[in-house]
Amino acid sequence: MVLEAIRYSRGALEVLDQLALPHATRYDAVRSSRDAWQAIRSMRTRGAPAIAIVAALGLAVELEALRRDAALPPAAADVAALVDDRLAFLVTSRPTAVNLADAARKLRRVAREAAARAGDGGGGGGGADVADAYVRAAERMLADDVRDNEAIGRHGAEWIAARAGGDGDDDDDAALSVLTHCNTGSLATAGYGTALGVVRALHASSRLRRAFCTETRPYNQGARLTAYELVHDGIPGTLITDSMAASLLALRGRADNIAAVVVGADRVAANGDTANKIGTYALAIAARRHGVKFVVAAPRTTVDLKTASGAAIVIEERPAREVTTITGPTVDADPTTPAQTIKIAADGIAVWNPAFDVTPAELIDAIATECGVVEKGEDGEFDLEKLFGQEEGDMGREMGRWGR
Ligand SMILES: CSC[C@@H](O)[C@H](O)C(=O)COP(=O)(O)O
Repeated sequence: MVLEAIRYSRGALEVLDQLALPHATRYDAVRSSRDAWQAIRSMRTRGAPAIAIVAALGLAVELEALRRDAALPPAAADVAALVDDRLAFLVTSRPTAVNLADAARKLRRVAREAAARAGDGGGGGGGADVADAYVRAAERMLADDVRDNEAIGRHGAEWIAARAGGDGDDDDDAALSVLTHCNTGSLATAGYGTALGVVRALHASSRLRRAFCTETRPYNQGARLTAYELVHDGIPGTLITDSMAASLLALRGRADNIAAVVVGADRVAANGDTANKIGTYALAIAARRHGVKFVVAAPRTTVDLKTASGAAIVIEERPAREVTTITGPTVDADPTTPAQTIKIAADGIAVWNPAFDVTPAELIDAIATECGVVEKGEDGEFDLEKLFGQEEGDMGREMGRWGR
């Protein structure tokens, strides 16, 4: 069975409820941009690329429903205005991941250009054309994401094998262990994953000895979701608590040592500073201390050249209950027993719950994208502009399609 966080066919969208995983598998219907907003805000859908795609498709099914109910505004300009309005709302669901804002910008442009082409002068008839253009563009985002993730996985795996592997003197050098954080897999994307895509690619090419995953407190996306994906795919995996990571990295040079830490990203600033799930920064510090390569794996839609550095990235703060409680079935419960939420903190304690942190570019060795891996130049800086300037392969395709 393929892991699918997003099930879509034209006019129908369902998302896997990731708060119920791994204990229960249930899909929620998303019928409108409001439903999509709620799924994202509540984190039933999460992960930077998945958030953008669910938002885009939530509005696509809303437009299809309006069309089906003969309620789609006839005028092209009115449909473009409706698209603008709904996208502006969707962007308010979660602030840190840039993929959603990037998707909204591209889709807004698609709708506006379709309205200009329809040229009905506001008199009607072109609304359906604008809706068509929007729906096709949103569907393309879904299809593109899986292909881009597979490319990220390939590039990242090659880089780790070449730069972080052993010296090739013995057979065991071929097998690498990596540490990853949070969930960046099929559940966080349209499929395959970003950092977990790198893990999948290493495993597929028989170069992975073991993937270690942090539980990723406070919301446990590592223990609930990454562990679930590793088990699902039969990838050798070991779960650790976040506080064990530095000790694991200190084992470098001994059996099962970690060749690289590979993480995803919610926003990569122009200078390479990277916002990712809280705890990433601590992993990067520990990796540098122990000479372990630190790799960020993300699509170009996560690279935000308009944000100069990590200092300008807005970090989402989440509710206290994500820290003070934990949810799951009780240990000996019948598998059909509903999950319970229990308190794990003293009543009355104040809580700080930032969902993300920023890892300075200085601590990052490489950024793996669908177009290849970016390393620092001789000046010690990442040149991320070049990801958008090349004309070959996927880059030319994307440039032609969306512009910048
Ligand atoms: C591929 S998504 C980017 C991740 O690395 C990221 O930290 C993540 O999982 C998203 O966080 P979340 O808060 O679960 O939506």
